[in-house]
Amino acid sequence: MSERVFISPSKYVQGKNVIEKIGSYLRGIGTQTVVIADETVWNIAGHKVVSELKQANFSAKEIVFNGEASKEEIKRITQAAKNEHATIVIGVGGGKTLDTAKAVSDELDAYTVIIPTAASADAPTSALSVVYSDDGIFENYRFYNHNPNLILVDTKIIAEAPPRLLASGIADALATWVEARAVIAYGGKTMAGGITTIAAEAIAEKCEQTLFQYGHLAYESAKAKVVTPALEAIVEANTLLSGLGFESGGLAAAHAIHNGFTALEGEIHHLTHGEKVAFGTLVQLVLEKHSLAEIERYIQFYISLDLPVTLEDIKLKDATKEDILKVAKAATVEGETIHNAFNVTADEVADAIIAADQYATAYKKSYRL
Ligand SMILES: NC(=O)c1ccc[n+]([C@@H]2O[C@H](COP(=O)([O-])OP(=O)(O)OC[C@H]3O[C@@H](n4cnc5c(N)ncnc54)[C@H](O)[C@@H]3O)[C@@H](O)[C@H]2O)c1
Ligand SMILES: [Zn+2]
Repeated sequence: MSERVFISPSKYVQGKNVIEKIGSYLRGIGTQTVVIADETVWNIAGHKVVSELKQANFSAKEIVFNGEASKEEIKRITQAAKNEHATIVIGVGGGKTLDTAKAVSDELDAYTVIIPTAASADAPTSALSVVYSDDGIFENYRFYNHNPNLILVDTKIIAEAPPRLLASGIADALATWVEARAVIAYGGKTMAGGITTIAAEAIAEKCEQTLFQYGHLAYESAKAKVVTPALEAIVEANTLLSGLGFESGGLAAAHAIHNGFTALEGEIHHLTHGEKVAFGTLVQLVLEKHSLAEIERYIQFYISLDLPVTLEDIKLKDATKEDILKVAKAATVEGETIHNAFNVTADEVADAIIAADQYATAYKKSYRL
C-alpha cells in the first residue's frame, strides 16, 4: 500500500468575531440548522450563534450536549436533529461536542459546521470522531467520507477561554510532528488512509515550529484574555496545522498511550485530552531514544506551560505496575496507531512509561521545580 492521501476541510475561517459572519458563510446552503453545545458553552457562544443565524433567516434548533461523545449520545442527538429535518449541523464547543456534531451530521448526511470555542485539541478539521463509552473509556475512531464543510474559529471567544485549555491544545499539537515524523520514518499509514504526503509533512513540522516560537506568548495572552498575533498563530497551529498534520501526517505512540490511560479509573479522568497526550508524547520520545538535551527541550516546554510531565502530575502517583501494564496493553491492542510507527510490545511500552516518569521527575528535582 503506497498511495499518498491528503484530506482537508473545505473552508477554514479564523479571526476576531467571525461567528458574526455565519449567516453569510451559509448563504445558499439550506435553512434548517441544529446547534449543539454543552451547558457551559450555550452561555459563552451558543446563544450568540443562534441569534446570528436567526437574524440571517435560518431556523435553529438548540440541543444541549451532555458531555460525552458516546454512541448513546450520538444516537439521542441524531434523533432530535432528524425530528427537525435539519440539513445543517452546527457543533459549538470543545472536542467532544465537535466530534458528536460530526457524527450526527454524518447520520443525516448534512452540511457540517464546526465552531470551536477553545483551541484545546485538534478535533475541528478532521473527518473522524473519537468515540468513548459513557464512562469516558476510549472505544474507537469513527471515520467519515468527508471533512467538515466549514470551520469558524472566533479568536475573541478563544482568548477568553481558560488558559489551561489553550495549553492543552498546544500539547495536543506538539504531539503532531513527533508522531508524524515517526510514521514517515516507518512508512506507516495515516488516519487519512494512505502514506504521508510532502504537504502533510510540511504542515506538521511547521506546527511544531510555531508552537515553540509563540506558545509562551499565546499562553500569556490567554491569561490576559486578549487577542494577539502570537495567540492567532497558536490558535492556527493548535487547530488547522495540527488537525491537517495529524490526520494526513500520521498518529503513532503518543495518542495510543493517551487512549491507554483512559482505561484507568480515578482522578486521571479530570485531565484534559491534551494533558494526557503531553505525557504520551514524552513516552514516545523515550521509546525513540533521543539525547538528554532533546528530551529536556520538551519537558521544559511542557513545564513552562503548566502541563504534566510525571505520573504524579497526571494523578497516577500511586499507580501499580499492573496499572501501567494495563495502560500499555490498551495502547498496543490490534489496530492502535502505535503500530503505524513502532514494532513494540506492551512490556516495552510499560517500561517507557516508567522511564518517562523517572526522567521528568529527575529533571524537576535537579531544577528544584
Ligand atoms: N476527532 C478528532 O480528530 C479529535 C482530535 C483531537 C481530540 N479529539 C477528542 O476531543 C476531545 C478533547 O477535546 P477538549 O480538550 O476540547 O475537551 P472536551 O470537549 O471534553 O471539553 C472541553 C471543556 O471545555 C469547556 N469549554 C469549551 N469552550 C470553553 C470556553 N470558551 N470557556 C470555558 N469553557 C469552555 C467545555 O464546556 C468542556 O467542559 C477528546 O474526546 C478527544 O479524543 C478528537
Ligand atoms: Zn489529540
